[in-house]
Amino acid sequence: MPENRLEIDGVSKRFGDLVALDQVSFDVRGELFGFVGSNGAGKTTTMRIVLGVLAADSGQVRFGGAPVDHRTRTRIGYMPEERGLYPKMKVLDQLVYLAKLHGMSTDQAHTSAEHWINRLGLKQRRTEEVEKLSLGNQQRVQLAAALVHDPSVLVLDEPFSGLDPLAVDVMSEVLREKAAAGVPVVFSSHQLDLVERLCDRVGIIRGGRMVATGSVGQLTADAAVRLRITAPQAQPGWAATLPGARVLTEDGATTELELEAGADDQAVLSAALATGPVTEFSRRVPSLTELFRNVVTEETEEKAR
Ligand SMILES: Nc1ncnc2c1ncn2[C@@H]1O[C@H](COP(=O)(O)OP(=O)(O)OP(=O)(O)O)[C@@H](O)[C@H]1O
Repeated sequence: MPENRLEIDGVSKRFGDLVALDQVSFDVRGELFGFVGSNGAGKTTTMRIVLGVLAADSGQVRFGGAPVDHRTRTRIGYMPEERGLYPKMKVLDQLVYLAKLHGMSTDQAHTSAEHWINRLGLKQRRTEEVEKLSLGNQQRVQLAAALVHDPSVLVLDEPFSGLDPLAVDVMSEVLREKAAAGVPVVFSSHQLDLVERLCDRVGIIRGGRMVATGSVGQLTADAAVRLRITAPQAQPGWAATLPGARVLTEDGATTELELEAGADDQAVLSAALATGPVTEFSRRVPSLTELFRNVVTEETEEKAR
Protein backbone atom coordinates (compact mmCIF):
# COMPACT_ATOMS: atom_id res chain seq x y z
CA MET A 1 0.00 0.00 0.00
CA PRO A 2 1.79 3.17 -1.13
CA GLU A 3 1.95 5.74 1.65
CA ASN A 4 0.43 8.48 -0.48
CA ARG A 5 -2.68 6.84 -1.92
CA LEU A 6 -6.07 8.49 -1.38
CA GLU A 7 -8.85 5.91 -1.54
CA ILE A 8 -12.55 6.61 -1.82
CA ASP A 9 -14.12 3.25 -1.12
CA GLY A 10 -17.82 2.51 -1.66
CA VAL A 11 -19.01 5.92 -0.49
CA SER A 12 -22.78 6.51 -0.51
CA LYS A 13 -24.76 9.58 0.52
CA ARG A 14 -28.46 10.44 0.47
CA PHE A 15 -30.12 13.80 0.99
CA GLY A 16 -33.65 12.76 2.01
CA ASP A 17 -34.99 10.73 -0.93
CA LEU A 18 -32.21 11.81 -3.26
CA VAL A 19 -29.34 9.38 -3.72
CA ALA A 20 -26.49 11.81 -4.29
CA LEU A 21 -23.72 9.15 -4.23
CA ASP A 22 -24.13 5.45 -4.79
CA GLN A 23 -21.10 3.32 -3.90
CA VAL A 24 -18.55 5.73 -5.33
CA SER A 25 -15.05 4.23 -5.45
CA PHE A 26 -11.79 5.43 -6.93
CA ASP A 27 -8.26 5.96 -5.78
CA VAL A 28 -5.62 8.55 -6.54
CA ARG A 29 -1.85 8.19 -6.21
CA GLY A 30 0.79 10.81 -6.89
CA GLU A 31 -0.96 11.93 -10.05
CA LEU A 32 -3.43 14.41 -11.44
CA PHE A 33 -6.93 12.97 -11.34
CA GLY A 34 -9.67 14.87 -13.17
CA PHE A 35 -13.13 14.40 -11.70
CA VAL A 36 -15.79 15.17 -14.29
CA GLY A 37 -19.57 14.92 -14.50
CA SER A 38 -22.65 16.97 -15.33
CA ASN A 39 -24.11 19.54 -12.95
CA GLY A 40 -25.46 17.73 -9.90
CA ALA A 41 -23.63 14.46 -10.66
CA GLY A 42 -22.00 14.33 -7.20
CA LYS A 43 -18.50 15.80 -7.52
CA THR A 44 -18.78 18.41 -4.77
CA THR A 45 -20.54 15.97 -2.44
CA THR A 46 -17.69 13.47 -2.90
CA MET A 47 -15.07 16.13 -2.21
CA ARG A 48 -16.90 17.37 0.87
CA ILE A 49 -16.98 13.82 2.21
CA VAL A 50 -13.22 13.45 1.61
CA LEU A 51 -12.73 16.61 3.66
CA GLY A 52 -15.16 15.56 6.38
CA VAL A 53 -17.34 18.63 5.77
CA LEU A 54 -20.08 16.05 5.14
CA ALA A 55 -20.37 12.56 6.61
CA ALA A 56 -20.93 9.59 4.29
CA ASP A 57 -23.87 7.28 5.02
CA SER A 58 -21.59 4.34 4.23
CA GLY A 59 -18.18 3.64 2.76
CA GLN A 60 -14.80 4.99 3.76
CA VAL A 61 -12.12 7.46 2.74
CA ARG A 62 -8.53 6.37 3.44
CA PHE A 63 -5.16 7.99 3.03
CA GLY A 64 -2.02 5.86 3.14
CA GLY A 65 -4.23 2.92 4.12
CA ALA A 66 -5.71 4.55 7.24
CA PRO A 67 -9.19 6.10 7.51
CA VAL A 68 -9.07 9.88 7.12
CA ASP A 69 -9.88 11.42 10.49
CA HIS A 70 -9.76 14.84 12.08
CA ARG A 71 -5.97 14.75 12.46
CA THR A 72 -5.07 13.47 8.98
CA ARG A 73 -7.46 15.97 7.38
CA THR A 74 -5.02 18.75 8.23
CA ARG A 75 -2.73 17.16 5.60
CA ILE A 76 -5.27 17.86 2.86
CA GLY A 77 -5.24 21.09 0.88
CA TYR A 78 -8.82 21.90 -0.09
CA MET A 79 -10.30 24.44 -2.45
CA PRO A 80 -14.04 24.43 -1.75
CA GLU A 81 -16.61 25.26 -4.40
CA GLU A 82 -18.09 28.00 -2.23
CA ARG A 83 -14.56 29.38 -1.69
CA GLY A 84 -13.64 30.03 1.89
CA LEU A 85 -11.58 33.15 2.39
CA TYR A 86 -12.05 35.95 4.89
CA PRO A 87 -13.11 38.84 2.63
CA LYS A 88 -11.74 41.63 4.86
CA MET A 89 -8.37 40.03 5.54
CA LYS A 90 -5.30 41.00 3.55
CA VAL A 91 -3.84 38.35 1.24
CA LEU A 92 -0.56 37.82 3.13
CA ASP A 93 -2.20 37.91 6.58
CA GLN A 94 -4.79 35.42 5.44
CA LEU A 95 -2.27 32.93 4.12
CA VAL A 96 -0.05 33.22 7.20
CA TYR A 97 -3.10 32.71 9.41
CA LEU A 98 -4.17 29.59 7.52
CA ALA A 99 -0.67 28.13 7.51
CA LYS A 100 -0.42 28.58 11.29
CA LEU A 101 -3.85 27.06 11.73
CA HIS A 102 -2.45 23.94 10.06
CA GLY A 103 0.44 23.77 12.50
CA MET A 104 3.25 25.82 10.91
CA SER A 105 5.42 28.11 13.02
CA THR A 106 5.17 31.87 12.38
CA ASP A 107 8.44 31.84 10.43
CA GLN A 108 7.49 28.83 8.33
CA ALA A 109 4.07 30.33 7.69
CA HIS A 110 5.57 33.62 6.45
CA THR A 111 8.11 31.88 4.22
CA SER A 112 5.49 29.61 2.71
CA ALA A 113 2.91 32.40 2.25
CA GLU A 114 5.48 34.61 0.47
CA HIS A 115 6.56 31.68 -1.70
CA TRP A 116 3.03 30.99 -2.95
CA ILE A 117 2.20 34.69 -3.33
CA ASN A 118 5.18 35.04 -5.68
CA ARG A 119 4.56 31.78 -7.46
CA LEU A 120 0.91 32.55 -8.15
CA GLY A 121 1.57 36.08 -9.39
CA LEU A 122 0.06 37.88 -6.39
CA LYS A 123 3.07 39.96 -5.33
CA GLN A 124 1.38 43.28 -6.17
CA ARG A 125 -1.71 42.19 -4.23
CA ARG A 126 -0.17 40.86 -1.04
CA THR A 127 -1.39 43.70 1.20
CA GLU A 128 -4.83 44.07 -0.40
CA GLU A 129 -8.04 42.84 1.15
CA VAL A 130 -9.30 39.71 -0.56
CA GLU A 131 -12.75 41.16 -1.30
CA LYS A 132 -11.16 43.96 -3.33
CA LEU A 133 -9.44 41.54 -5.72
CA SER A 134 -10.86 40.41 -9.05
CA LEU A 135 -12.51 36.99 -9.01
CA GLY A 136 -9.59 35.37 -10.83
CA ASN A 137 -7.11 36.81 -8.34
CA GLN A 138 -9.32 35.67 -5.45
CA GLN A 139 -9.10 32.24 -6.97
CA ARG A 140 -5.30 32.41 -7.07
CA VAL A 141 -5.38 33.27 -3.37
CA GLN A 142 -7.71 30.35 -2.81
CA LEU A 143 -5.20 28.02 -4.45
CA ALA A 144 -2.42 29.54 -2.36
CA ALA A 145 -4.59 28.86 0.70
CA ALA A 146 -4.89 25.20 -0.31
CA LEU A 147 -1.11 24.93 -0.81
CA VAL A 148 0.33 27.09 1.95
CA HIS A 149 0.58 24.37 4.62
CA ASP A 150 2.42 22.01 2.24
CA PRO A 151 -0.36 19.41 2.10
CA SER A 152 0.10 15.74 1.28
CA VAL A 153 -3.16 15.60 -0.73
CA LEU A 154 -4.92 18.25 -2.84
CA VAL A 155 -8.69 18.26 -3.38
CA LEU A 156 -9.80 21.17 -5.56
CA ASP A 157 -13.36 21.93 -6.59
CA GLU A 158 -13.30 23.61 -10.00
CA PRO A 159 -9.96 25.37 -9.53
CA PHE A 160 -9.82 26.48 -13.18
CA SER A 161 -13.22 28.10 -13.54
CA GLY A 162 -13.01 31.80 -14.34
CA LEU A 163 -9.22 31.94 -14.71
CA ASP A 164 -7.51 33.77 -17.55
CA PRO A 165 -5.22 31.69 -19.82
CA LEU A 166 -2.05 32.75 -18.02
CA ALA A 167 -3.50 31.82 -14.65
CA VAL A 168 -4.61 28.47 -16.13
CA ASP A 169 -0.99 27.86 -17.17
CA VAL A 170 0.38 28.74 -13.73
CA MET A 171 -2.25 26.64 -11.97
CA SER A 172 -1.59 23.68 -14.32
CA GLU A 173 2.14 23.90 -13.76
CA VAL A 174 1.77 23.99 -9.98
CA LEU A 175 -0.59 21.01 -9.95
CA ARG A 176 1.68 18.99 -12.24
CA GLU A 177 4.64 19.69 -9.99
CA LYS A 178 2.73 18.58 -6.92
CA ALA A 179 1.63 15.36 -8.63
CA ALA A 180 5.22 14.72 -9.78
CA ALA A 181 6.34 15.14 -6.17
CA GLY A 182 3.98 12.31 -5.18
CA VAL A 183 0.96 14.33 -4.01
CA PRO A 184 -2.42 12.90 -5.05
CA VAL A 185 -4.27 15.77 -6.75
CA VAL A 186 -8.03 15.48 -7.42
CA PHE A 187 -9.80 18.32 -9.13
CA SER A 188 -13.22 18.74 -10.66
CA SER A 189 -13.75 20.64 -13.87
CA HIS A 190 -16.18 21.14 -16.71
CA GLN A 191 -13.29 22.16 -19.02
CA LEU A 192 -12.81 18.77 -20.60
CA ASP A 193 -10.16 19.81 -23.11
CA LEU A 194 -8.07 20.99 -20.17
CA VAL A 195 -8.71 17.79 -18.23
CA GLU A 196 -7.73 15.74 -21.27
CA ARG A 197 -4.51 17.69 -21.71
CA LEU A 198 -3.52 17.77 -18.06
CA CYS A 199 -4.64 14.66 -16.24
CA ASP A 200 -2.97 11.31 -15.78
CA ARG A 201 -6.35 9.74 -15.07
CA VAL A 202 -9.96 10.77 -15.20
CA GLY A 203 -13.09 9.66 -13.38
CA ILE A 204 -16.53 10.25 -14.87
CA ILE A 205 -19.43 10.39 -12.42
CA ARG A 206 -23.02 10.21 -13.57
CA GLY A 207 -26.05 10.44 -11.31
CA GLY A 208 -23.94 9.64 -8.22
CA ARG A 209 -22.19 6.61 -9.77
CA MET A 210 -18.70 6.33 -11.16
CA VAL A 211 -19.18 5.15 -14.72
CA ALA A 212 -15.60 5.23 -15.97
CA THR A 213 -12.11 5.56 -14.47
CA GLY A 214 -8.81 5.43 -16.29
CA SER A 215 -6.38 7.38 -18.41
CA VAL A 216 -7.96 9.30 -21.27
CA GLY A 217 -6.14 6.88 -23.61
CA GLN A 218 -7.73 3.86 -21.91
CA LEU A 219 -11.20 5.37 -21.85
CA THR A 220 -11.16 6.45 -25.47
CA ALA A 221 -9.63 3.13 -26.61
CA ASP A 222 -12.70 1.36 -25.16
CA ALA A 223 -15.05 3.75 -26.94
CA ALA A 224 -16.66 3.18 -30.31
CA VAL A 225 -14.36 3.74 -33.30
CA ARG A 226 -15.05 6.69 -35.54
CA LEU A 227 -14.36 6.77 -39.26
CA ARG A 228 -13.84 9.83 -41.38
CA ILE A 229 -14.44 9.29 -45.07
CA THR A 230 -14.21 11.72 -47.96
CA ALA A 231 -15.88 10.48 -51.13
CA PRO A 232 -16.34 13.44 -53.51
CA GLN A 233 -18.77 11.73 -55.88
CA ALA A 234 -21.00 10.11 -53.24
CA GLN A 235 -24.63 11.17 -53.04
CA PRO A 236 -25.77 12.73 -49.73
CA GLY A 237 -26.95 10.00 -47.33
CA TRP A 238 -24.84 7.29 -49.03
CA ALA A 239 -23.79 5.90 -45.62
CA ALA A 240 -27.18 6.07 -43.89
CA THR A 241 -28.03 2.38 -44.23
CA LEU A 242 -24.61 0.77 -43.73
CA PRO A 243 -24.90 -2.06 -41.18
CA GLY A 244 -23.26 -1.38 -37.80
CA ALA A 245 -22.50 2.25 -38.64
CA ARG A 246 -24.17 5.44 -37.47
CA VAL A 247 -23.69 8.71 -39.33
CA LEU A 248 -22.49 11.42 -36.93
CA THR A 249 -21.93 14.26 -39.40
CA GLU A 250 -22.09 14.80 -43.12
CA ASP A 251 -20.24 17.86 -44.33
CA GLY A 252 -20.09 18.11 -48.14
CA ALA A 253 -18.13 15.10 -49.35
CA THR A 254 -16.91 14.19 -45.84
CA THR A 255 -18.87 11.86 -43.60
CA GLU A 256 -18.08 10.87 -40.01
CA LEU A 257 -19.38 7.52 -38.83
CA GLU A 258 -19.41 5.73 -35.50
CA LEU A 259 -18.95 1.98 -35.76
CA GLU A 260 -20.60 -0.51 -33.42
CA ALA A 261 -18.24 -2.96 -31.71
CA GLY A 262 -17.33 -5.68 -34.19
CA ALA A 263 -18.65 -3.80 -37.25
CA ASP A 264 -16.53 -4.20 -40.39
CA ASP A 265 -14.70 -1.04 -41.38
CA GLN A 266 -13.59 -2.68 -44.66
CA ALA A 267 -17.26 -3.11 -45.66
CA VAL A 268 -17.66 0.63 -45.09
CA LEU A 269 -14.62 1.27 -47.29
CA SER A 270 -16.06 -0.96 -50.05
CA ALA A 271 -19.36 0.90 -49.87
CA ALA A 272 -17.52 4.22 -50.10
CA LEU A 273 -15.46 3.02 -53.09
CA ALA A 274 -18.65 1.93 -54.82
CA THR A 275 -19.62 5.60 -54.99
CA GLY A 276 -16.39 6.59 -56.81
CA PRO A 277 -12.94 7.70 -55.59
CA VAL A 278 -12.23 7.86 -51.84
CA THR A 279 -9.73 10.59 -50.99
CA GLU A 280 -9.74 10.11 -47.21
CA PHE A 281 -10.46 7.12 -44.99
CA SER A 282 -9.23 7.37 -41.40
CA ARG A 283 -9.98 5.95 -37.98
CA ARG A 284 -10.21 8.41 -35.13
CA VAL A 285 -10.48 7.87 -31.39
CA PRO A 286 -13.00 10.19 -29.76
CA SER A 287 -11.91 13.07 -27.54
CA LEU A 288 -12.80 13.15 -23.85
CA THR A 289 -15.50 15.70 -24.66
CA GLU A 290 -17.10 13.31 -27.17
CA LEU A 291 -16.82 10.42 -24.75
CA PHE A 292 -18.41 12.51 -22.04
CA ARG A 293 -21.27 13.52 -24.35
CA ASN A 294 -21.96 9.84 -25.05
CA VAL A 295 -22.11 9.10 -21.33
CA VAL A 296 -24.44 12.01 -20.66
CA THR A 297 -26.64 11.07 -23.63
CA GLU A 298 -26.97 7.54 -22.25
CA GLU A 299 -28.07 9.10 -18.96
CA THR A 300 -30.73 11.21 -20.70
CA GLU A 301 -31.94 8.16 -22.66
CA GLU A 302 -32.14 6.09 -19.46
CA LYS A 303 -34.21 8.79 -17.74
CA ALA A 304 -36.58 8.96 -20.73
CA ARG A 305 -37.24 5.21 -20.54
N1 LIG B 1 -26.93 19.87 1.24
C1 LIG B 1 -27.69 19.30 0.30
N2 LIG B 1 -29.00 19.03 0.52
C2 LIG B 1 -29.76 18.45 -0.42
N3 LIG B 1 -29.30 18.06 -1.64
C3 LIG B 1 -28.01 18.30 -1.91
C4 LIG B 1 -27.14 18.93 -0.97
N4 LIG B 1 -25.91 19.03 -1.53
C5 LIG B 1 -26.01 18.49 -2.77
N5 LIG B 1 -27.27 18.05 -2.99
C6 LIG B 1 -27.73 17.37 -4.22
O1 LIG B 1 -26.86 16.27 -4.46
C7 LIG B 1 -26.63 16.12 -5.86
C8 LIG B 1 -25.15 16.19 -6.14
O2 LIG B 1 -24.71 17.55 -6.00
P1 LIG B 1 -23.19 18.00 -6.13
O3 LIG B 1 -23.13 19.42 -5.67
O4 LIG B 1 -22.31 17.02 -5.47
O5 LIG B 1 -22.98 17.93 -7.71
P2 LIG B 1 -21.75 18.42 -8.60
O6 LIG B 1 -21.35 17.25 -9.44
O7 LIG B 1 -20.70 19.04 -7.77
O8 LIG B 1 -22.45 19.50 -9.53
P3 LIG B 1 -21.89 20.90 -10.21
O9 LIG B 1 -21.10 20.51 -11.40
O10 LIG B 1 -23.17 21.58 -10.59
O11 LIG B 1 -21.11 21.64 -9.17
C9 LIG B 1 -27.45 17.20 -6.55
O12 LIG B 1 -28.68 16.65 -6.96
C10 LIG B 1 -27.65 18.24 -5.46
O13 LIG B 1 -28.83 18.97 -5.67
